[in-house]
Amino acid sequence: MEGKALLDFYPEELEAYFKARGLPAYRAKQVFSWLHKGRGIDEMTNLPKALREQLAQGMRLGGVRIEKSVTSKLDGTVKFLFALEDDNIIEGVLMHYKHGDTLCISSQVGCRMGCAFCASTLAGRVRDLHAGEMLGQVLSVNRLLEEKGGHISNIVMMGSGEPLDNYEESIRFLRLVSHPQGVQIGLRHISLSTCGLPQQIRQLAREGLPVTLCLSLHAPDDALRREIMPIARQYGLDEVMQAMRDYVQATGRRAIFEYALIRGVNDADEQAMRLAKLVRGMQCHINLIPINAVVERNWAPPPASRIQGFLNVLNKCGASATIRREMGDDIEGACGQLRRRYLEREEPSCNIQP
Ligand SMILES: C[S@@+](CC[C@H](N)C(=O)[O-])C[C@H]1O[C@@H](n2cnc3c(N)ncnc32)[C@H](O)[C@@H]1O
Ligand code: SF4
Repeated sequence: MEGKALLDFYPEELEAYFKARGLPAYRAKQVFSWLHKGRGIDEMTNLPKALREQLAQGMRLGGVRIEKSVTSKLDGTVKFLFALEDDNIIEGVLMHYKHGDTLCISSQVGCRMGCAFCASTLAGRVRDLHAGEMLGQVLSVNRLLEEKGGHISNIVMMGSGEPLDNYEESIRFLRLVSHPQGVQIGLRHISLSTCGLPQQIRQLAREGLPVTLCLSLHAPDDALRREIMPIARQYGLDEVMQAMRDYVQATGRRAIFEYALIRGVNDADEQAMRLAKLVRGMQCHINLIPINAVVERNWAPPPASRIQGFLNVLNKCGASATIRREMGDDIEGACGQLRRRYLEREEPSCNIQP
């Protein structure tokens, strides 16, 4: 998908586009507002028909279409398959929490980072998403929720892709989704998760966007991290952790460390002690996630007693940590799995609603 589409534009860019075509600027404001309500050009009822036709002919919308959704019978978590305008497929997940509805979005089609436990990377990176395609995931699900009187209150950039490997579009997305004239989701309600790219982490700290930064850590030392996350061969823990400290200092936001527990690989007491030491003195929290088994890799989560044991050691060592509740366990919870099944034309294991 070459070039910008309507959903990629800031209001001032839309205005410039309208002016260049001799159209009134206030129409651009109306269009931006409709777009952020998840509406297509033919639904912008306060625009003259001729203008709608002109827009439809001249520009792509650049969003996503909900291709399928699968609802968990356990907790109502909804997994979405979104189709892009070039027919690529990406995933998103809607989770219902006490504090509101959280949408997990994708930032790339696939991923090139090659983490050994992640289904998103098995076929590499196909392409980066445009900001409008990230925004489109939010707007299409928000529209569904609004029809039932709800709305998305939080976003996590934890679907497929590495958001900091698609830096410019991820930043544009953050500015668009929090824009006061748009869907207006507060930056403090948005988390961005990264495998750890130090230069981009420092750059993000300078953007003035107070999002919560999550680092996928998964190992307490360089040797193990290099084995399971190829990016660690490029950037050691010293450098990544320093970038995280800089981020906390610049933004005042608490850092989050994600640690997916893999039986017999990173779940020993001694590793919990090293993890606690690694984050000592930092304003942060550790999320322990029992790994979603990926059959291709032959890895499984530890038993519940080991997970609790690991947590106890962390807490004893003074680290703030919790076990993250598993959401939508019955619907191919692991990132990238539903998409892979869909692309392989296998039937997912539970109800699919078109
Ligand atoms: C899919 S990644 C996307 C964001 C970013 N690329 C990153 O690595 O943080 C989001 C989170 O899912 C985790 N993840 C990937 N595969 C997983 C699995 N099989 N089980 C548990 N967590 C997994 C990643 O480690 C990361 O913490
Ligand atoms: S965990 Fe993140 S960085 Fe690693 S392969 Fe998956 S999406 Fe990419």
